[in-house]
Amino acid sequence: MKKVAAIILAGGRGTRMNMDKSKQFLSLNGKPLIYYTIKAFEQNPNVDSIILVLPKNEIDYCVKEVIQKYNLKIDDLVEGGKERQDSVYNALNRLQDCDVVLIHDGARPFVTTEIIDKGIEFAKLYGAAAPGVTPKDTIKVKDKDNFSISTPERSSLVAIQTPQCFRYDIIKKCHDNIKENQVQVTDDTMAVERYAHKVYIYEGEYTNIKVTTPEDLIIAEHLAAQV
Ligand SMILES: Nc1ccn([C@@H]2O[C@H](COP(=O)(O)OP(=O)(O)OP(=O)(O)O)[C@@H](O)[C@H]2O)c(=O)n1
Ligand SMILES: C[C@](O)(CO)[C@H](O)COP(=O)(O)O
Repeated sequence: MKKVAAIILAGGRGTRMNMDKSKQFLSLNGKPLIYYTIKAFEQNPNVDSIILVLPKNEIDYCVKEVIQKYNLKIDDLVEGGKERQDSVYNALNRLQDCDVVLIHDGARPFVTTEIIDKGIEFAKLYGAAAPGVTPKDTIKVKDKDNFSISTPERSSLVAIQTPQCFRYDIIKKCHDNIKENQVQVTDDTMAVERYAHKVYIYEGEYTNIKVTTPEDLIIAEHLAAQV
């Protein structure tokens, strides 16, 4: 049987949130943000295992205050690395016996069953897939002095989300490559584009937000009340 593993990344600090607590543990409608993210994968029958990546010094806190308190099912806990891509690499190296891997930002708590299921389906079909949405604004390219250079055609642009979904052999090879060559990437599709594959982009959802800065909490609080 094909095995599907989800890596949930919560190994960052949330510096842009600018709060005392790491953003993944901030309360949304009475529960920690990361609770909603884990629950979305735990409840999905097509996901066989969940690996949670955490900052080293917050593992004990998360086990006690989130995983045990809310009785969540996590198969493995992994220490985060310096950058997002290092956290992904740590988790990929821990995985065994899996065919498809979903790499998801812990900071995207409102991922839906449909997004997860489509990702699994397209990863099996194309090897690499990610959800994305068309930007709602006109996007400009600007120079370093803040003067516009050009306006890309909006229909060719996409704001990429997670979970980013891959055949394990492909994503492992690509992350091995970027590690070896010290290439910096801001997401996993960049690692794949650089060395191997085209990534199939499917329709994401505007509610699949990444909680990044304080104003995102207003929307997140509202969405959490509807889960
Ligand atoms: N070393 C890191 C950095 C980020 N992440 C995770 O990657 C996701 C997306 O990153 P981002 O939103 O940038 O989170 P932070 O790095 O925590 O935020 P900031 O850049 O504001 O510090 C988050 O769920 C974050 O916890 C991670 O696992 N390990
Ligand atoms: C992976 C990601 O969420 C895709 O949109 C994004 O690239 C993460 O970026 P960040 O710089 O870590 O916020």
